[in-house]
Amino acid sequence: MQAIQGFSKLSKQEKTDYLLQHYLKDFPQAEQILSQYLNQDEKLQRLHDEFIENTLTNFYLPFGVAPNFSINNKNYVIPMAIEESSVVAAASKAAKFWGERGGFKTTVLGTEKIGQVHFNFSGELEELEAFFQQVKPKLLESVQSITKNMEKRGGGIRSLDLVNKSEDLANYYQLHATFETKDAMGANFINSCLEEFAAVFRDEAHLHFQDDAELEIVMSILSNYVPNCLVRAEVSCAVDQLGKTKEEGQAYAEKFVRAINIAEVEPYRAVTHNKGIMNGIDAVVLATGNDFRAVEAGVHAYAARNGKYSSLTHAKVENGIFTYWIEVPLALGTVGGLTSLHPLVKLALALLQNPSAEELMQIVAVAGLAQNFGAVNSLVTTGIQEGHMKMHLMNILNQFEADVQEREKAVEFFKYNTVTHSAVVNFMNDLRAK
Ligand SMILES: CC(C)(COP(=O)([O-])OP(=O)([O-])OC[C@H]1O[C@@H](n2cnc3c(N)ncnc32)[C@H](O)[C@@H]1OP(=O)([O-])[O-])[C@@H](O)C(=O)NCCC(=O)NCCSC(=O)C[C@@](C)(O)CC(=O)[O-]
Ligand SMILES: NC(=O)C1=CN([C@@H]2O[C@H](COP(=O)(O)OP(=O)(O)OC[C@H]3O[C@@H](n4cnc5c(N)ncnc54)[C@H](O)[C@@H]3O)[C@@H](O)[C@H]2O)C=CC1
Repeated sequence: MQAIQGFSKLSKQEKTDYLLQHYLKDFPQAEQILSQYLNQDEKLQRLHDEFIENTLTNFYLPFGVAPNFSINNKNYVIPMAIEESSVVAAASKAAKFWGERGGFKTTVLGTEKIGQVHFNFSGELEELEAFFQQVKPKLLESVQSITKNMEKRGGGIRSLDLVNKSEDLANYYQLHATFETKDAMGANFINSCLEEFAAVFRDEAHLHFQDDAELEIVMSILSNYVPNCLVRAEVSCAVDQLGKTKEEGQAYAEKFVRAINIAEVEPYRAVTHNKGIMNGIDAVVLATGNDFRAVEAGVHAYAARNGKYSSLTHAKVENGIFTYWIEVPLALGTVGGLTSLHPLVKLALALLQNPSAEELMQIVAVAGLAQNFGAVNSLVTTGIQEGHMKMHLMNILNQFEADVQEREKAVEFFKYNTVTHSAVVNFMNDLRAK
């Protein structure tokens, strides 16, 4: 393959022209689509261009809201950015349902973040341990200019330890640090501290050990696995409140708990179950300008923490009370990253009354629990397709480029008929054949 040199240095128009010429010859609408998605406000477009590299245009996701959330007796309208139909509707329906039954209760169980300097050491462990104890104060002192402001906010470095990993991998050791990063997700703060630790550690080792090759830094990076940056969200009510009669409520609660138990023991189900939870979590994480890849990676690792991938939600019925909860690790920020740059992110945070990172953790966990409730409620009653396809109808009609009258007729028809892809295809074909 002949690589194109200097692509990054071309202007946006030159990049576009190159792609049109080399890759998009058979897609005549390409240029128009790319330019149609550009924002007319030049300043706003430049802001978006500069979020990433080689930007050609913008990629929209719908920005919606789920109202009626009661969290610790405070009302919220939750912003969601997501492409999948029925997610926002399900969250909204679950919010209303639990709002009438005492609302969501949440607790932050921890806010600890983690970072590691990974290094090789070929000498004696005792010697390394003694060296680490000797240089530890110097390491902590070396990052003071970085941590000074964070400490004023009540954050900073919480611990710094030497970890022996040489049983897992020959000569492998770590400096393992824990952090409190307050309202920031903290990736850049943590990475800056770690790189400073690594530089000082390397220099001190150079002076301490005779042989330079004895201690070699491999890399320094935060961990997105944050099992102690954890939040719990819960709902509960008497089983009578789950059905028209006590018996109906009891039967519903038992079936619901059974569905959760299945996700706890069966990884194939747990993955889909957690995907439904992430429908809610990712949508709020994205709308609030947070890093959804970081959240996804950490959440799934947590779901597998006991050696088997399992459900993030749990439920039980005890003494006539149905209790249903989620515990999920969420490293989120309400400052830093995109939060003060993207106008819609600023709006989303304002809609949430400018929460702290801890409050945002609670809101996001609730969105995950509500979403799971919506999905599991459908699964154990009507099945998922009825509600999901009702919401998906517009997407199928859009594939047909249905006009306003056709849409109205379709919506009326499918009020009384089940939406499936083929049913809509037949409906549209019949309508157009008339
Ligand atoms: C889809 C519903 C909500 C319909 O439910 P419904 O009872 O037919 O809705 P409704 O028309 O009677 O309205 C009731 C309430 O639902 C909400 N709602 C209803 N329609 C809208 C709408 N257009 N826009 C906004 N909100 C809507 C809204 O809160 C509304 O109250 P209102 O606003 O009228 O006072 C229900 O069937 C449901 O919750 N289904 C679950 C859908 C779901 O989970 N979707 C996720 C995608 S599937 C998936 O990816 C994950 C999965 C399922 O595999 C995970 C798993 O397996 O666990
Ligand atoms: N593996 C990963 O997850 C990685 C993620 N990233 C990216 O890093 C970004 C997040 O890093 P951050 O360090 O959070 O953002 P950031 O670099 O924008 O820094 C946030 C800064 O805000 C300041 N601040 C002001 N008020 C504060 C308050 N109340 N609490 C805490 N800090 C306050 C602090 O100086 C803090 O360091 C995200 O964009 C993420 O995508 C970067 C590298 C790796």
